[in-house]
Amino acid sequence: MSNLTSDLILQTQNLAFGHDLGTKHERKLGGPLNLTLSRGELVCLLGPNGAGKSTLLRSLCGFLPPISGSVSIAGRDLSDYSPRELARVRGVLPTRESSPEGMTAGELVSLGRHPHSNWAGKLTPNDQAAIDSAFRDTASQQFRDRPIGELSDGERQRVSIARLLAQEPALAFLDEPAAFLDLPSRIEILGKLAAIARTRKIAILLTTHDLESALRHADRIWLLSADGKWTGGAPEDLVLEGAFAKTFPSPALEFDISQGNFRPKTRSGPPVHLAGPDPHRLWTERALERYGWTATTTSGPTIQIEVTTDSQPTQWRLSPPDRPTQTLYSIEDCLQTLGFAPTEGT
Ligand SMILES: Nc1ncnc2c1ncn2[C@@H]1O[C@H](COP(=O)(O)OP(=O)(O)OP(=O)(O)O)[C@@H](O)[C@H]1O
Repeated sequence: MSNLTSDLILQTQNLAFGHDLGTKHERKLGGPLNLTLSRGELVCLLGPNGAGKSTLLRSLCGFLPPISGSVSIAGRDLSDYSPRELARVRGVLPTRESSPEGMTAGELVSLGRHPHSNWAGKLTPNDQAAIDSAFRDTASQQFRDRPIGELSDGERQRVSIARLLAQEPALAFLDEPAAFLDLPSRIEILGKLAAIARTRKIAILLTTHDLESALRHADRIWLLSADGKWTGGAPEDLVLEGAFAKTFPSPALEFDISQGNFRPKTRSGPPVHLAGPDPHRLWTERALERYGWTATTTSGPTIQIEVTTDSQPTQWRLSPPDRPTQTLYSIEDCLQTLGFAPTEGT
């Protein structure tokens, strides 16, 4: 990842952000923060609901004035930019982009060129090339002639991202770009944005609740906790430092460092001696955890489950203490035998 000083595109100086509630009242959500964004990197901003992620994003965009401190883009204070100058350097995708009735995807993406076009608004070959490459990078060519109103939420989101890319900003802010996408598309879109950040040398900051995709694709993660505390770093460093558990405290869940996700905390059941090869062992462990049981590798006078994948179909050999071993053929059967899952159709 390129992180040369010359790549630095956004910088904050003691930025405190929040909302002006009028008559000299304000709701400060966080800060003072000294943040940086560099060209070529994808940074994901995560935090609990209401922590202030969108508010911070809006402050960095220049939509909300700082409570104190400042934001500069390419070394120049945001307040020194005219709206047109700002539109040339930074692009924004709000959570839900509205577009005029009947507008086609092609027309919406063309709007991205608006900050660069002349007074007549005529598209040059250069503009056309930027539009074509935005459609290509977001794999949304097939929607080009279709009215936006007829597209699904996910399809519309791809087109909106194309509109943002057609603008060719040095810095892009996206508020929950994956919110309407299906599961594979969520992971895919973040991967695509990471690749776009690198190849186009733009800095991308986005908010998301999708921890898995952020851990997989972000160059850096910024965490904002409910009390306004900011923590940032490489995703893997934050996992190892226990930063996710601190940012998302929960009486019911704990952060699993080895898996990079949250899992139920309560362990009300007895330990189960679980043996066998992964991934079958791992998913059996996950199923037991759902009911508060802990898988262990130390044997003792307890329930034993041995998973065998040598023969087909896979076998779960369940040995409760003082009872004969039963051979079962699915995790669901194990759970039913242990008295957890209802039988199919009941
Ligand atoms: N215009 C506003 N005026 C005053 N307070 C606001 C305004 N907009 C949002 N807030 C408050 O600011 C806080 C942070 O809101 P924000 O939308 O930034 O949180 P968020 O972290 O993006 O949340 P979520 O994950 O739910 O989208 C919330 O308590 C919210 O009620």
